[in-house]
Amino acid sequence: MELDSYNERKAFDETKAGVKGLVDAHITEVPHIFRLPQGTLSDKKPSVSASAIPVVDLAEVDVSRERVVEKIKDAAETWGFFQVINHGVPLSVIEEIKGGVRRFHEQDLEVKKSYFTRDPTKSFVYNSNFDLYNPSSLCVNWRDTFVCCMAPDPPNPEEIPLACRDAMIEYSKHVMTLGGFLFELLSEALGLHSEILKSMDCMKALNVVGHYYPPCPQPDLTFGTSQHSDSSFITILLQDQIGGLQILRKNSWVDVTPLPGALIIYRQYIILELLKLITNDKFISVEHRVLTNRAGPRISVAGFFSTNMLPNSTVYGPIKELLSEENPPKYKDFTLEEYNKGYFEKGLDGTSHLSKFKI
Ligand SMILES: O=C(O)CCC(=O)C(=O)O
Ligand SMILES: [Fe+2]
Repeated sequence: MELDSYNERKAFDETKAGVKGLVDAHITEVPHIFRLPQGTLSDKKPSVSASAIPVVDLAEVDVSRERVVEKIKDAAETWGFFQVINHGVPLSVIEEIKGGVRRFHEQDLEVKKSYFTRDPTKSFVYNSNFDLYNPSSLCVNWRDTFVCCMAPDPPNPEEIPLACRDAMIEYSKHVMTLGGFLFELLSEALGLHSEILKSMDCMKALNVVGHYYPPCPQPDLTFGTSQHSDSSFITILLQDQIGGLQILRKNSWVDVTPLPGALIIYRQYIILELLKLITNDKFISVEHRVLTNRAGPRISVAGFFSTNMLPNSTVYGPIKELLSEENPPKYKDFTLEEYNKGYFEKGLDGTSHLSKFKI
């Protein structure tokens, strides 16, 4: 990283006020460190219709579990991404968590600053751009974030900021329940016992992340979140009505548009990542990114089922029951500690991290 850019990033970091601090100071131009190299955003217009994204109605299990499993199998094999409706998370809980994330980021700056840290072992971490100092990150993203590990060892309630405390506790409970159900259905979609993914500790740990994307004066110059795939087994994502999320499918970007109408706004999106590896490429993972917008702020909440940087000796690799002579393992065994270390060192540089584990 050039010294100028490093110094500019450091000055931005030291404000501890994030991108919201710049917007509050009424900047009219996007500062240099946020600007993408010219031409990078020329592929912004999506060429595939968003209405094609699979929708899975989880209430249908009462009628035919098989049919739901079949739909999930199809989505996991061809998209690595799907929407769920009738997922059992009450609308009031969804409203509360979006409100909680917003309240956290919009609260008194001095209170918010007390949660600012770059130490990922802290129970509650607020900052802007976890990969701010990463030499391979093309530019800084137009986004502020907090992360809180809600399972297996959630912080004491007092360690969670008051602005989002109750909402985080309540939402996390529901996400754990929904996650458990999805891991059962995904196991069945592999033709295996419904408990297999859970027994591999895929949902042992949950990190809940509250993103805040302030309005951007020049949306064509920067990203809200650069292209990446997640570091989780699955991610349960909730977004508000502003829009900007896109997924990459067959080399085209597809808008994940929040259409008007309650049911659609309250959809949750399921993003697959490490399942690609443990299913030996049967399920796929999906690259995605977030565009910025003049409107805003945009709020999103991501629940990552992974183990973060916590010590964990469980060894992962393609599930043995899925392997055969015709389907030999395509990936090496690894621990999540090894996997995550490389992921966070790399940052959101648009390259695939899974490929590092290919045989
Ligand atoms: O804000 C969003 O909609 C997506 C965020 C995301 O991709 C992530 O946190 O990994
Ligand atoms: Fe993501």
